[in-house]
Amino acid sequence: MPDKIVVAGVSVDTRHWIGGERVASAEMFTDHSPIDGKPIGEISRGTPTEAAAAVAAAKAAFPGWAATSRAERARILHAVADGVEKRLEELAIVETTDNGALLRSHRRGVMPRVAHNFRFFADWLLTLGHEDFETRGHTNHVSWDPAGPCVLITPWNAPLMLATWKVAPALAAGNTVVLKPAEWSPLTASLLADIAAEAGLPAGVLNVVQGYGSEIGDALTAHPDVRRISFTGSVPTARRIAASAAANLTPLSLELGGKSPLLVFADADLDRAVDLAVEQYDNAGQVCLAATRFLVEESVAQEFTRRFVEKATALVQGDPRDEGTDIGPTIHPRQLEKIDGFVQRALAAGARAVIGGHRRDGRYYAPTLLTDVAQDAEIVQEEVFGPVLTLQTFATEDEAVRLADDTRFGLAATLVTGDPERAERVSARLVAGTVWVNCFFVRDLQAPFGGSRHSGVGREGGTWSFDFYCDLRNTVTAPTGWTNHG
Ligand SMILES: NC(=O)C1=CN([C@@H]2O[C@H](COP(=O)(O)OP(=O)(O)OC[C@H]3O[C@@H](n4cnc5c(N)ncnc54)[C@H](O)[C@@H]3O)[C@@H](O)[C@H]2O)C=CC1
Ligand SMILES: O=C(O)/C=C/C=C(\O)C(=O)O
Repeated sequence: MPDKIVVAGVSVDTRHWIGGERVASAEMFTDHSPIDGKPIGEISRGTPTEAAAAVAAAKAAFPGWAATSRAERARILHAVADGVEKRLEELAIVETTDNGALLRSHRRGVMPRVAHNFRFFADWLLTLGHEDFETRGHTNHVSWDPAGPCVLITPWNAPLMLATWKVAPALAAGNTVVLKPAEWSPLTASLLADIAAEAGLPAGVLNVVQGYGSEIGDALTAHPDVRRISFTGSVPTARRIAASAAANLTPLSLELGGKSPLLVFADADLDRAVDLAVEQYDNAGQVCLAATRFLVEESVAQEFTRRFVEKATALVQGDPRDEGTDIGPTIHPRQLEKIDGFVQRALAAGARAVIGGHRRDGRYYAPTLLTDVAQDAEIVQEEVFGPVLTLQTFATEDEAVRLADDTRFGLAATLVTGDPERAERVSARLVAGTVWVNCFFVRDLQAPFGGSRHSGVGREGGTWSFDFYCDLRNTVTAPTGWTNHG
C-alpha cells in the first residue's frame, strides 16, 4: 500500500505519526468520501501496539516540552498557526473531500478557526498569572504545571477544528499529545502532523494514531502513563472511555451530544428567528450544538412555519465543493441509516413532515422539519445528528422553559425574543452550557464551553482549558527566620 495518497491534488501521508516518524500498520482501513461514496485511500489501521508506542513517545518527549519556556511554546504554536494559514486551501479541500462539509465554510470559517485555536491558546498562556497571596506572613505561590501525556479523541463532524480546539491548549500548557482522529475523517490530522513538524514542534510532542476507536481506544484511555483524556463524541463512547479511564483515575473532559432548543417568543423579530432556525441545517445537521427542537409561541407558530418553509426549501443541497451549495451529504451510510430510522419511527408514531422526511440519492438526506411530535417521543428526546428538526408550540413562558429543559442533555439553548428582561429570566432557568440570545454559534475561545447532564463533563476554553490540562500546584513558603514556635 502507498504511504501517501493524493487527495484533491494534496499529498496526504496515510501512516501514523509517532515520535517524529511515520509508522505504518500491517493492516489498513478504507477511507471513503461522503460526496460520492468512493474510496479515497487506504489508511494505517492502528493496533494497541501503535497506541502504546504513541503514548511512550509522548511520555519521552514530555520533560523537554514541559521545560520549554512559555514564550518558546507560544512562538511554536504561532508558527503552527502560520502553517495552517499557508495551507488553508489544501486543508479546506481535503477536509471537504473527507467529511463532506461545505468547502466554502472550511475556507471562510473553519480553517481560519483552526489557526485561531493555536494563536488564541498561545496568547492566553502568556496571560496566565502566577497567583501569589499571603497567609500569616507565608507566601502562597500557585503555578500551572503541565500534567503529562494527553489522549485527545475527536469526531468526524468538524475534524480539524475540534482536534485543534484540544491540541492547542494541551500543547500550550506544556503537555504532550496523542491525537486519535475519527476513522471516518482521518486525513487532516495527518496534515496537521506535517505542519506541526515544519513549525518546529519537537519530535514526540504531537503524535497521531489512526484507526478504529473500538480497536485502539482502550489501549489509549486505560494507559497508566496518560494524565488527561479529552473526548468529543457520543454518549455511549463517553461511558466506555470513562470506564476505561477509571482504572487509573485519569481526569476526563467530555464534550458530548445535545438536543438543544430554539425558543421563539411572540415578541421576537420573526425574520431573525427564521434565519437562526434555517442555520440549524448547517453541516447537514451534524453539529452537537444545533438547536434541533423549535419551541414556538402558539400565536406566531403558523407564520414562523410559513417563513421557515419558504427559506428552507430554497436551500440548495448537493456537492459540498460547489460555492452555491448550502447542505452537503451526511458522513457515512451508517449515519444515514440512523437518521432515516429516527425519522421513519417518528412518522410511524404520528409525526407530520412539514418538509423532507426522506433520503435523497447517495449519502444525502432531505432537510426535514417534523411537527405533531410528543415531548416524550424519541425524535424529541434523542440526538439525531442529521438535518432533522422538530417543531412544537407553547402557550406560556413557563411551558416554554419546561419543554426546553425536558431532555437528558444540556449543551446549548437559543432564545429569540425582543424583551431583554425575558431573555435574562429564561436564560437563568435553563440548564445549558451556552445560551445564545438572538444569535447562534457566536464563539469566543475565552468562554467556558461544554455541556451539563449527558452533554458532557467539565468545561474547556480560556483559563478553563488550562485548569483542565494543568496540574495546579500551591507552594507555601515560610518567611525568613520563621519557626514553628513563632
Ligand atoms: N458531540 C459531537 O460533536 C458528536 C456527537 N456524535 C454523536 O454520536 C453518534 C455516533 O457517532 P460515532 O461516530 O459512532 O461517534 P463516536 O463517539 O463513537 O466516535 C467519536 C470518536 O470516538 C472514537 N471511539 C469510538 N469508540 C471508542 C472507544 N471505545 N474508545 C476510545 N475512542 C473511541 C472514534 O474512533 C471517534 O474518534 C452520532 O450520531 C452523534 O449523535 C458523533 C460525533 C460528534
Ligand atoms: O466551537 C467549538 O469549540 C465547538 C464546536 C462544536 C461543534 O461544531 C460540534 O461538535 O458540532
